[in-house]
This record gives sequence, structure tokens and C-alpha cells, in this order.
Amino acid sequence: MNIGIIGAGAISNFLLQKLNGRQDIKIKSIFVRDKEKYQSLESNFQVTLFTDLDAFLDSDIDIVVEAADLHAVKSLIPSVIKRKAVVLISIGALADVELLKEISHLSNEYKHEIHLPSGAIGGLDLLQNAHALGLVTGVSLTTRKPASSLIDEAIDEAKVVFEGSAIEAIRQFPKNMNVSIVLSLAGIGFEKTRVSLIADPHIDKNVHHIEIVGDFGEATFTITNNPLPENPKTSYLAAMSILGTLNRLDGRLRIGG
Ligand SMILES: NC(=O)C1=CN([C@@H]2O[C@H](COP(=O)(O)OP(=O)(O)OC[C@H]3O[C@@H](n4cnc5c(N)ncnc54)[C@H](O)[C@@H]3O)[C@@H](O)[C@H]2O)C=CC1
Ligand SMILES: O=C([O-])CC(=O)C(=O)O
Repeated sequence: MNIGIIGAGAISNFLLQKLNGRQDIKIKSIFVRDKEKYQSLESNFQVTLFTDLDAFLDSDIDIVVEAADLHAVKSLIPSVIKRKAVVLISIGALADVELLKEISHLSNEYKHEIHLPSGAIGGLDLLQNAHALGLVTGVSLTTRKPASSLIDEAIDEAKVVFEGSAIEAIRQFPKNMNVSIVLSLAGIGFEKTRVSLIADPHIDKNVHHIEIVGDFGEATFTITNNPLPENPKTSYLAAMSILGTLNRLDGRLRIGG
């Protein structure tokens, strides 16, 4: 499987390091905004850089992985989905209901799948199963991140910087709350999924605590994530979740989904 990736930041670099060298799955093309800045990737990883979207989509790729930001999803994915299946990691973009409708419609029309990896969290299989009859009544996410990932001011004690719905969380923290949107999509929606975000000056991990209540019973998950060294706002597991999604796409055995 040949991959085209959008963005050349922390997650893309992780994927280049882990995939290029493999025979079965490899990144062939990268869509960037500034070719000169990332030129060395071409020789280091045997990839081709593109700044023209059509040329990128015309290149020898089977699937497109987005690892850029919310704006890139909005501006590029409606065109991409007409030509290729996509894996999105800036899932917060889908809190824009019009965009979600548009790319879902295009995905059906052009028969290209949209894959949403579980990113820095887990338990989305359980949540979807528990909600198969629409009987999950409550989902909450409490995220605790190093204070410097969330706020500019220096603080001595942990501070709640946000409390409210998932849709408001991604509006206020677009680089940190993608997890709240994938959790909403798997469960009871952006308005009903409750989020608390805590800036903690005493931790160096990204901790996500999820509580789910419904007809099935109750479930809790705590994921204590090591950060990705190149971008500590991003958890290592988020990058690995793309790798996991690609590995599963390449095989025929479906576990838990
Ligand atoms: N779903 C999840 O659980 C998680 C999602 N994320 C999201 O994943 C995305 C990537 O994260 P990182 O690699 O850590 O970020 P990063 O900031 O290290 O890299 C993003 C790269 O994308 C590039 N970019 C932005 N817009 C672009 C465009 N229109 N075309 C081409 N390139 C573009 C930037 O120049 C930058 O190099 C971010 O949106 C982040 O918020 C991060 C962690 C968890
Ligand atoms: O990587 C994480 O821990 C979560 C994150 O930034 C996001 O969901 O946007």
C-alpha cells in the first residue's frame, strides 16, 4: 500500500521513520506548503514532495493520510475524498457539521472510505457497541496535560482551563481536543459529550480519563500517554494509532470492529 501524507510535522516524521524501509506499506508522496523547507525528506526517505494537490493525488498512492491541522482537513479533504480513501487525525475538523456532511456525502458518492483512528485515546469500540441501540446516556472526558501545552501563563498549581461540551472544547483548544471529537462521533455527539481540560504544571504526560454510562453498565478508561518528542502537545499513541489503522487496513482480520 502506497501512502500520500498531508503535512510534514511530528506525526508525519514518526510515520516516515517507521514505515519507509518496509515493503508492504510505505509513504511515497508528501503534500507540503513549502517544498524548500522539507527538501531533505526526499533523499532521506525516498519520497516526492508536492505543493500541487492534483499532482499529489495523481502520484502513485493508494490512500491519503492527513497529519496537518483542522484547516487542512477543511480546505483539502473534500477534493481528496473524490479521488482517494483518507485517514484523518485532525478529527476536530469534523465538529463542523457542514464539513462532516459534505465529506460523508462525497465518501458515499465516490466510494472512498474515511478512517478515523482512535488517536491518543481508546475504548471507541466499546463505546460504539454500547451505543448500538442508542442507550448510552453519559460520556465524559477529563484531559490533563502539561500546563505549557495549553496556556502561556506560568502556574504553580493545576488549573481547570475548560469545562463544557466537546464542540466548545475543540473551538477553544483546536490543537489539543481532537480526542473529544472522535469520542463524540463514536458516542452521543458533540453537544452531550462533556469535557474538562486541566493544565497541570507538575506532569509531563497527556492523561485522558473517559467515563461512559448507559444501559450496558459503566466503563472507565485512563490513558496515560507519553508525548511525541517532536511535539509534546501530541501523544505518541496518536501517531501509533495511524500506524495501527494502516496495518489493519492492509490485513483481512478485523478484531473488535
Ligand atoms: N486525533 C488525535 O488524537 C490527535 C490529533 N492530533 C492532531 O494531529 C495533527 C498533526 O499533529 P502533529 O504532527 O503533532 O502537528 P505538527 O504541528 O508537528 O505538524 C503539522 C504539520 O502540518 C503542516 N500543515 C499544516 N497545514 C497544512 C496544509 N494545509 N498543507 C500541508 N501541510 C500543512 C504544518 O506546517 C506542520 O508541519 C494536528 O492537527 C494535531 O492537533 C494530535 C494529537 C492527537
Ligand atoms: O495527543 C493528545 O494527547 C491529544 C491531542 O492533542 C488532541 O486530541 O488533539
